[in-house]
Amino acid sequence: MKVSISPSTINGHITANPSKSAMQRAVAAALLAKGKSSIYNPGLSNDCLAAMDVVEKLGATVERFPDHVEITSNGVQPVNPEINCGESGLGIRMFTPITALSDQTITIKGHGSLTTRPMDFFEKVLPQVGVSCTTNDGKLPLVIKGPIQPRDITIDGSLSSQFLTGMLMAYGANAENVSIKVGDLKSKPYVDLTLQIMAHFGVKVANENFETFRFGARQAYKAKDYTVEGDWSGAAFLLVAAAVAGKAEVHHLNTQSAQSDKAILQALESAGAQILPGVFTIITAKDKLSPFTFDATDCPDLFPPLVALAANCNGVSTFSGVSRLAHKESDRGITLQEEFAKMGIKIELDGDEMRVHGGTGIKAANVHSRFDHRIAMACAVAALTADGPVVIEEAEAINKSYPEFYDHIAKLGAKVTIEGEVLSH
Ligand SMILES: O=C(O)C1=C[C@@H](OP(=O)(O)O)[C@@H](O)[C@H](O)C1
Ligand SMILES: C=C(OP(=O)(O)O)C(=O)O
Repeated sequence: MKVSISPSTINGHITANPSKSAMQRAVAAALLAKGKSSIYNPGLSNDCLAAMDVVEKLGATVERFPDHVEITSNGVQPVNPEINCGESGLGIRMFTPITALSDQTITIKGHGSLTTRPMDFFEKVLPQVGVSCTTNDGKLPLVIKGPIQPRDITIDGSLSSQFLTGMLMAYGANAENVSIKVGDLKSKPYVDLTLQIMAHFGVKVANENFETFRFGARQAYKAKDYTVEGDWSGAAFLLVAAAVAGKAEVHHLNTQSAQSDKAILQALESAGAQILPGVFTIITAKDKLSPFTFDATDCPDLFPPLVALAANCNGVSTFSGVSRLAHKESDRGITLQEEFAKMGIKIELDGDEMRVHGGTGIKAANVHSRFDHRIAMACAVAALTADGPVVIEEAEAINKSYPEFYDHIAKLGAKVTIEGEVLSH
């Protein structure tokens, strides 16, 4: 699908889309609980749909209603020898240890970029807890056979926090007086989100400085109602759009959230954007923007909107944490560099550092999502202040996390055409 975005002024208000990070965790917790859980404001992006499909294959019943999803479960009792996590990195890394709670042999698959993302962690770690695991040379598909026997283990957290999230959630079902130690953990706030949702569903874990996670007496997940928070990761694009091209009010954003990407507010503040935060509404508005520095090691998904922001700041902005980007839906340091170069923006990559040369003018161009939702959204935001239309190829990549994205920016005033048809509001 080709989407064209023309230079536009942003003005309006919008309700943030549901967080896929929170939704997928809640769906997993509902599977682990016995009884019926209702999830309100459910996410329906591809990653969330894949999570609902996985829990059905693992024995739960999922019913969709207009404003909520009901998940009825009796714990992990697979009804299919295969699960498919779609393109979700979190999905596969969370559901693999959870699936291993069963004693059945299960094949775990995915598609698109997920087939090239590293999974060798499981081959190293799962055998230490009684689970046999084979991979395709460190990649998908995985074949596992549990049941997992929670023991004291030490794992590496430097590649991704998602493996720890999966181990914590699976241990929560039956661990007793054991701990998980983790070295060099990155993306720490995502682990806080995991612990917060586990606690909501009745399982408490002691977090000692993001180094040791202790499970005491055996606990059980309890079926609960849960409301999914607005997504700071998707909203970051809208807030940046307003900061470079007008003004917007984004509702349903919790400033007390555990989500990493609420850190976009600090970046916007450093760049000099106007911010008027309420408890659940953030208003940003265009002002004179200055280059800024930002460490995105623990919030790697912010790189794409940060680059769109920096392209509009007069001078060189410097971001650290680039090494976290190599194994996302694309190698995001490089794809940002290549796609923004087409729009006339120079990006230097230097070890763990990225330097964006902003204020040089954004040019009309044909760009490509590289099948990465956040690259498509970053290009769309950059287009708002370009000197002509930016055409994004394979623009449907947004469906992974934020299917409403083009609709939302059009509602905020962006001139969007999809396959030649004007998206009007
Ligand atoms: O747990 C999560 O919901 C996520 C964790 C992060 O991954 P890493 O821990 O690999 O950085 C983030 O990039 C991803 O989009 C979602
Ligand atoms: C990297 C992402 O997600 P995941 O790792 O869950 O596929 C993302 O949403 O940008």
